[in-house]
Amino acid sequence: MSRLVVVSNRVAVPGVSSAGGLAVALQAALEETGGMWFGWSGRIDPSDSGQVHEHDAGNIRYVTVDLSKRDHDDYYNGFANRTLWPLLHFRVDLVDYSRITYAAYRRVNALFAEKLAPLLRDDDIVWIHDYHLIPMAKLLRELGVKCRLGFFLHVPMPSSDLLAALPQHERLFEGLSSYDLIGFQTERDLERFQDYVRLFGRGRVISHGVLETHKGKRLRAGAFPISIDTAQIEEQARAAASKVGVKRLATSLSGRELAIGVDRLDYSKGLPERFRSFGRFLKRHPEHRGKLTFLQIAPVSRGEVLEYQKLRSELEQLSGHINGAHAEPDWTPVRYVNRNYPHPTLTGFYRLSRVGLVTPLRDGMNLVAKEYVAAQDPKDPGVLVLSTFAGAARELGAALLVNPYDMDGVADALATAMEMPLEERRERYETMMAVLRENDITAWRRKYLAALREPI
Ligand SMILES: O=P(O)(O)OC[C@H]1O[C@H](O[C@H]2O[C@H](CO)[C@@H](O)[C@H](O)[C@H]2O)[C@H](O)[C@@H](O)[C@@H]1O
Ligand SMILES: O=c1ccn([C@@H]2O[C@H](COP(=O)(O)OP(=O)(O)O)[C@@H](O)[C@H]2O)c(=O)[nH]1
Repeated sequence: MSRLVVVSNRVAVPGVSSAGGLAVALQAALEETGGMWFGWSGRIDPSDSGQVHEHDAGNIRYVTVDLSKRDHDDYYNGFANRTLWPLLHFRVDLVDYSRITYAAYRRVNALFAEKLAPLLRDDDIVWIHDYHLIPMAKLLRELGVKCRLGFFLHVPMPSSDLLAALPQHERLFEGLSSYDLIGFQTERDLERFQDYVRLFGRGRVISHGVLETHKGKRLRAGAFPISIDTAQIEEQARAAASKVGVKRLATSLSGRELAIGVDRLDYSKGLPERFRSFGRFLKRHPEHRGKLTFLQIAPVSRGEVLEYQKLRSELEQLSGHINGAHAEPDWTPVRYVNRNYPHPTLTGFYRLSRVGLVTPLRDGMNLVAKEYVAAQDPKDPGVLVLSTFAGAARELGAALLVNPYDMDGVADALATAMEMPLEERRERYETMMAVLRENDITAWRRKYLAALREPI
C-alpha cells in the first residue's frame, strides 16, 4: 500500500490549537491511514524561513517548516489572505494585489517543494490542499517528483470573469494542470472551473471532469464534498452534557432557548448580517423577545490582516448596539465570545441549542453546519438555519435555507425554528443525518484517493 503524504499550509501540530475546518478534517483523515503531514510549522523564525521540524505522534509523521516574518506577512497574510481569499470568495472589492506578495507566494511554494521533494518516494500518493499551494505540483515536477499529485480546493471557485480580474491569473491557474486530479467541494465549483479552463485557460473540457491543456496534458477534476467524523461527533455530543462548561452554559440560560453561531472571525462568514438579522428578529417577532439568546463564538483569525481587524470592531459595536436596544435586567440577547473551544465542548454547546445559525456570504463547505446536525439529540433535535451560499447547503437541503443578505428572511427563519413542531424537526434531522452518515470524513478521503489512484 502506498504512503499518504498530505501537504497543507495549516497543519494541526499536536498541542497547538487553531480553529479551521481544513485542519480538523485532515487530522481525522490521516489518523485512519497514517502517513506524513507536511506544511507550515505555525512558527515565525526571526532569522529566516526554512528550518524543518520532524515529529511523530501515533501513526502520523509531522514535517513542518518555519517561515520568516517577511515570508509570513507577504505569503500568508498577503497573497494568500489578502489576494486569493477575497477573490475566491467573490469579493473582488477586497482584493489587494501586489507583485511583492505574489513573489513571496511563489518563493514559499518553491521552499516547500524543495524541502518536501527529497522526502518523497515514487509510490507515494501526495495530496496537496488549498489556495496557499496552487503552484506546488509544477515546482515538485521540476524537481523530478514522479508520484501521483492531487489537489483539493477547500474554498469556492468563483466565476471565470472574477478569476480573470487577477493579474497573472493565467500563470497561477495554469499551475493546476500539473496535478493528476483537482478536487472541489461542489459540482458548481467544478463547473465554474471548467468554464475558466475553456474561456481563459487555453484548455479543453473533453468530458465532464476530464480536461486537456493546450499542450495536450490530460487531468481529472471532480466534486468531493468534505465532511465530518459523524459517529465521533454524535458520541462526543452525547457525552458532553456532563462537561463543566456545558453545564454552566445550560444553567446560565435560565430556561431560555439558545441560538448558536460558531465561526472564525472572517468576513466570508456573514457575521454583521447575522447580528443584524438577530436584531431584526427581535423587532419582527416580539412574541419571542426574552425567549431566545444568541451565542456567537468567533475565535480571532488572521488577526494581522486589516479587513479582519475592521470586522472585529464592527462586531463589537453591533453586539453592543443590539444589547443596548433590547436587553432586560435579567436577559442579554447577544453573547459574543472571541475564544476558541475544543470539539468536545463545542458539540455540547451545539446540542443545547435550539437553532444553529450558519449564514456565510460564501463558504467552500462549512463543517460547523454538519457538526451542528450530528451533535443533536435525535429525540429533540434543534433546527439548522443555513445559507444557500455554503457548500454544505447542497447536501443539507432539509435545513431552513436562507439568503444571508435577506435579513428579514433570516429573522423569519429564526421564528420558524422557534415554532417548529417536534415531528418536523425530527424529520429534517433524520434526512440530514442519513446524508452525513453515508458521506462522512472517511468516505470523503476514500472517494478522493480512489479517484487519484485511477489512471487517466
Ligand atoms: O488556516 P487559517 O488561515 O487559520 O484558516 C482556517 C481554514 O480556513 C479555510 O477553511 C476551509 O476549509 C473547510 C474544510 O474544507 C471548509 O469547510 C471551509 O468552507 C473553508 O473555508 C481555509 O480554506 C483553510 O485553508 C484554512 O486552514
Ligand atoms: O472555537 C472553535 C471554533 C471552530 N472550531 C472548528 O473549526 C472548524 C471550522 O470549520 P468550517 O469548515 O466551518 O470553517 P473554516 O473555519 O474552515 O472556514 C470546525 O470543525 C469547528 O468545530 C473549533 O474547533 N473551535
